[in-house]
Amino acid sequence: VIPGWFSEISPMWPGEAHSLKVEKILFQGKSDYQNVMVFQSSTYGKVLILDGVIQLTERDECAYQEMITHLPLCSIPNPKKVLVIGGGDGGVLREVSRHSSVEKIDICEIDKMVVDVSKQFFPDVAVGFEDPRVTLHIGDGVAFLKAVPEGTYDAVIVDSSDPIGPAQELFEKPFFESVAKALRPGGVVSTQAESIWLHMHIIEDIVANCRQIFKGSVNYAWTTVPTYPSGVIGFMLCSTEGPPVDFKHPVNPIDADDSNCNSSKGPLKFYNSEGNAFDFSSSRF
Ligand SMILES: NCCCN[C@H]1CC[C@H](N)CC1
Repeated sequence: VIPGWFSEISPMWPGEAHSLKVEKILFQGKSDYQNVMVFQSSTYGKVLILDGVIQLTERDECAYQEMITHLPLCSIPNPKKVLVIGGGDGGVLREVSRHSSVEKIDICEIDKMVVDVSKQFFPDVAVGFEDPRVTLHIGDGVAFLKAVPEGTYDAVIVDSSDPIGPAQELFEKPFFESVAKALRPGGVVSTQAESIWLHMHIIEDIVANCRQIFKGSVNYAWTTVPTYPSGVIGFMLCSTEGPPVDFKHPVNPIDADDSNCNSSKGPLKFYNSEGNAFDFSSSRF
């Protein structure tokens, strides 16, 4: 290990490790579930680490939070009830709250320390918790979903860490079945679905499970996040049987000028209403 540098060494990506230069360690703690660390990096802003794995950096978190949220929410007309599993840093909540049609946002995060640390060190990410439509449940997402009445949600977003540790069950078939039950007909789910360069076997298993469970459409999308292993992260985008869902052509574009869209959350940085990222033709670049 190089002094003054953090290296993301893990058996989940053997033989490689992304490193970030550390200016100052800001927090170190151990919750009931995992080790939590925050440090100021030299070039990516503040960084959140769980059990030695990079969860987000201030510089590139927008790419992940915006894509995992707007790909599903822009694919169905007028989403009203949304559930977030995981996502304790609040970034997905910030993005969900840009959608004026949404009336209710439930979030179930297992580790309260992640919420508290994000509010203290990442206020521009944790701003999502301030939206009055948000109800925070601290608990296990698997148990939460078992208790949800059938057809409750228009969309479920599973913003998880990796399948080693607290999030392991969120990658298994029974969990996907409980998500399908909690969605209305034609409802959509997006989940954190790892890297095509590192985890093809995990992705193949997830896609096979989703094809059995979600009788609408089953898609895999990806985006670039330089501080995630291999620089790319993917998402499962699935819909239950019902009104067809086309994830490639938004039916519910975000109006980037919508007052609700930008107010306390700051402007969209990565995704745009054409469902692309980094459209340099738009006025914002
Ligand atoms: N909301 C924070 C994102 C959590 N997702 C990450 C995806 C890549 C993983 N190696 C670590 C968690």
